[in-house]
Amino acid sequence: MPLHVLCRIRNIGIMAHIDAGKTTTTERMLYYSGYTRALGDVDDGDTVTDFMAQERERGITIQSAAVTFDWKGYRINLIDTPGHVDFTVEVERSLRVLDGAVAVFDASAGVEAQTLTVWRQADKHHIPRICFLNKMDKNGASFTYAVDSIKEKLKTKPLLLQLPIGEAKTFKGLVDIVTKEQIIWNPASSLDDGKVFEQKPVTETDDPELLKDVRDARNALIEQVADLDDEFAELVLGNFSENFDFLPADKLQSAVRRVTLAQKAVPVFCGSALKNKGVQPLLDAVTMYLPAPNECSYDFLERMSRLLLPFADQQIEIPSLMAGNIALTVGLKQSATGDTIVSSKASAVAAARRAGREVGRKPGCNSEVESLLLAGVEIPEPVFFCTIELSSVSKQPDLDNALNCLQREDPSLKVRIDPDTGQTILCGMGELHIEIIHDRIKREYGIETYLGPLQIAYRETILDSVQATDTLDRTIGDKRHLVTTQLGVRPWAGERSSVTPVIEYADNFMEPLQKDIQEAIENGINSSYLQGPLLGFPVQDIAVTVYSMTMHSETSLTMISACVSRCMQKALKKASKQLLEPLMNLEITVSEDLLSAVLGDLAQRRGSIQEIQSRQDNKVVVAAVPLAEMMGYSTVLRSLTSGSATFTLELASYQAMNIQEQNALLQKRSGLV
Ligand SMILES: Nc1nc2c(ncn2[C@@H]2O[C@H](COP(=O)(O)OP(=O)(O)OP(=O)(O)O)[C@@H](O)[C@H]2O)c(=O)[nH]1
Repeated sequence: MPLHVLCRIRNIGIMAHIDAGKTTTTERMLYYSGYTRALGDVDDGDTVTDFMAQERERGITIQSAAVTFDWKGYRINLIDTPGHVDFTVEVERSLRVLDGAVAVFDASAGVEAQTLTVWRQADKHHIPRICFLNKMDKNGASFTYAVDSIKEKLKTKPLLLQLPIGEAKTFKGLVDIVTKEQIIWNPASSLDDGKVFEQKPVTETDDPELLKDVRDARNALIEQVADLDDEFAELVLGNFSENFDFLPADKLQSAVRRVTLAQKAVPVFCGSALKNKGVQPLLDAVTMYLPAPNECSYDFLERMSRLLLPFADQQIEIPSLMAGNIALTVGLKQSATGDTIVSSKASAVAAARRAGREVGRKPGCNSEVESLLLAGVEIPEPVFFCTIELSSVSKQPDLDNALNCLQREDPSLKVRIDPDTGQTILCGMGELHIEIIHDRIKREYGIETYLGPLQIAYRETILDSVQATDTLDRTIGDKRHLVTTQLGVRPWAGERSSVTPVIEYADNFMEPLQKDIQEAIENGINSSYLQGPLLGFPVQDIAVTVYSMTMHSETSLTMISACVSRCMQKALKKASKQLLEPLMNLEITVSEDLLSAVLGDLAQRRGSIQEIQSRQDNKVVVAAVPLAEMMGYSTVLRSLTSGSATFTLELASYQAMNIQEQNALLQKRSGLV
């Protein structure tokens, strides 16, 4: 593709906390660019990007949706991502293919819990960003408050490229700090679609006070950018040090672009998507300050058999795809969400070979393997599970197929079979996540299913070191499989909670250790820790030392694995055991008069309050609460606060349960109470 065409493509994501207004902002972008003729409304359930039935019914984004439109000669490929914490995997998988992002904030709330999460994900993928302070029309909206919260919580340098004219009820437009022009939307009509606005320079005669504010803001911006960009600093000091007023807008714009692409700072814009103000300048900013694909460091060009250009739930088939575009392809048999397909076989083989070579025998020596794997989407561990049942067994193959497809699309959904009961188990990120999957099985695959009660995914660990020995002796046909092994397990206090055990070998263990025998031993270990001895939950934070192994020459690798697995289970059973429960970070936004009711309720839930912040007229309670105490919390909070409070819940860590609670849970599970 010619460079001049590539320069005019923007692949961007739009990301934020739930309800900040991403979908509404996207709808306005589509409308102003001419792709839709009417304004879609989240509250009426007729938006383009929230096309799943569940999204329209609930007014939330669940799946990332891609849309393509043109703006002033630029092609914009835009992905609207979900804000709810249950769907963070969906956000991360879209971030990986983007060149830039627009972070949308509710200007009355500033940085909220989920914004922090997606911001960190964007940091990880080195995505240049611009901020849009939405909802400037809302009661309590405050530009200064939102900017301060970006500075403090996101630890970034906001570059104020606009100032609002008015706030909350009086919000009517904004000033472009770079060009010193004001943009006013028609204040008279609430039905106005925002297409027409007045744009003119701020002048001394019209509004001397505003002009002073704009000059001060522009001077501050120039100083800030000069501090971050040497080329600009030279220009400013050389020619304009006496009076910044004469500094041409295009020079300032180019410098802001450079610092944005280098991720040294983040330009900030404002508006009200719902009231149709500020979206066109935001689109200009996307083209002006976010990178083109050729300014990002990828290296692919490829062709696929069938390619589709996405437009939310509709697609147009295209003959080929060049670097820098986003498109869909269908019919991939092996690929799942999170996979990267490379056109060069050589580079894929080289990466796999490097990964293989790196797998060492010592703990913590898998740095390169990790760096290869971490380039992919990070899939959080599911914290909830429940059984899924069919009314008729004959539908089981259909259900298996549906669950297979859903898992490939959504890697945060895990499906397993209970080894004792044979039941199918769904594991997900939250109540809403599992509910949506249940709903999709019915609507998209036409299968009626019933969910068992939602249960919590606990973990197990051990508290002391133990050793065990086991022998397996079997004759199959004319072959005798005889193997004896001795191994030890101990608690592992590594840096992060991990269910994958650290595996070590005693000095001089079977020197030289053949690769296939090592693999058989490790398969045995890996098949045993997922079913813990207490309640069958994965055992985390353990180290295993394999001390010895003797075997008959005819012993198969499968028998070696089986013997190691049995020996591990024996050792885990012998050790002192501990149940771990998911501890959640909880953030509740509630008005001051309802705070005590919410705190009183939290005290009943083993919650520990970490901080109570003030956010405009609201209080934000930051707490850590065991997940077991949060079942059905949305209903409780709704009735406590007449629906006015909101909350987010995110897995913090797994913590040890105290002995009384552990015993109570064990008794309950064994049917004793
Ligand atoms: N006052 C005001 N409300 C807005 C504005 N933009 C969006 N809203 C409202 O905020 C709510 C959430 O808007 P959405 O556009 O669905 O937000 P979202 O960020 O896409 O939400 P999720 O997809 O669920 O994460 C809706 O009720 C919108 O009508 C705005 O500029 N001002």
